[in-house]
Amino acid sequence: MDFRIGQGFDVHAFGEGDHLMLGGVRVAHARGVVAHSDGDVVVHALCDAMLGALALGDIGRHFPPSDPQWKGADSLAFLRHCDGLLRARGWRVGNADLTVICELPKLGPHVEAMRRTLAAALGVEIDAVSVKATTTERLGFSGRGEGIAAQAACLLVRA
Ligand SMILES: Nc1ccn([C@@H]2O[C@H](COP(=O)(O)O)[C@@H](O)[C@H]2O)c(=O)n1
Ligand SMILES: C[C@@]1(CO)OP(=O)(O)OP(=O)(O)OC[C@H]1O
Repeated sequence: MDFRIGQGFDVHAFGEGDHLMLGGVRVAHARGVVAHSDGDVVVHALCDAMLGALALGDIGRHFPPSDPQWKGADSLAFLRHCDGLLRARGWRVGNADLTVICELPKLGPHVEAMRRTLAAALGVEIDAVSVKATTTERLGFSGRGEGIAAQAACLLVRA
């Protein structure tokens, strides 16, 4: 088999703070998120997609929220670890497509930095990483500004 596919989804509630970590990029915002780690929904969704592609469980299995060593952790470290798991099995990310779901902040100005950061962490070309943003037209928890979500799809190819 030459390809594997995975998908991931993550949500964090907004809480105290003045910035969000999204795709490894610090984005100024009137709120932070409630999370055990740095709460980077984009990276968490991508990790789950990568793990899912090889049926390796999910991010919480590899980095349990009950484990104090992950408190405040840089989620890019999770991503590098997941990439290492894939590469140890002979796979790498062929491409990944990410959607961030929030009313605010507006993410257009940050998309290229996220693509660059994620591609560097995965050791792939920037063209292999897509980051998109959408609102939910003010509907639901995201529309009410209660939190932020991200979806990820990724294809693995032979390294
Ligand atoms: N947080 C966001 C949400 C959306 N965008 C950009 O706006 C476009 C329109 O959003 P709709 O939800 O009305 O479809 C979207 O395609 C994004 O380009 C954004 O930058 N940040
Ligand atoms: C990332 C981990 C790390 O403990 O905790 P959180 O930052 O709370 O994020 P979540 O998306 O709930 O994933 C579970 C955990 O693996």
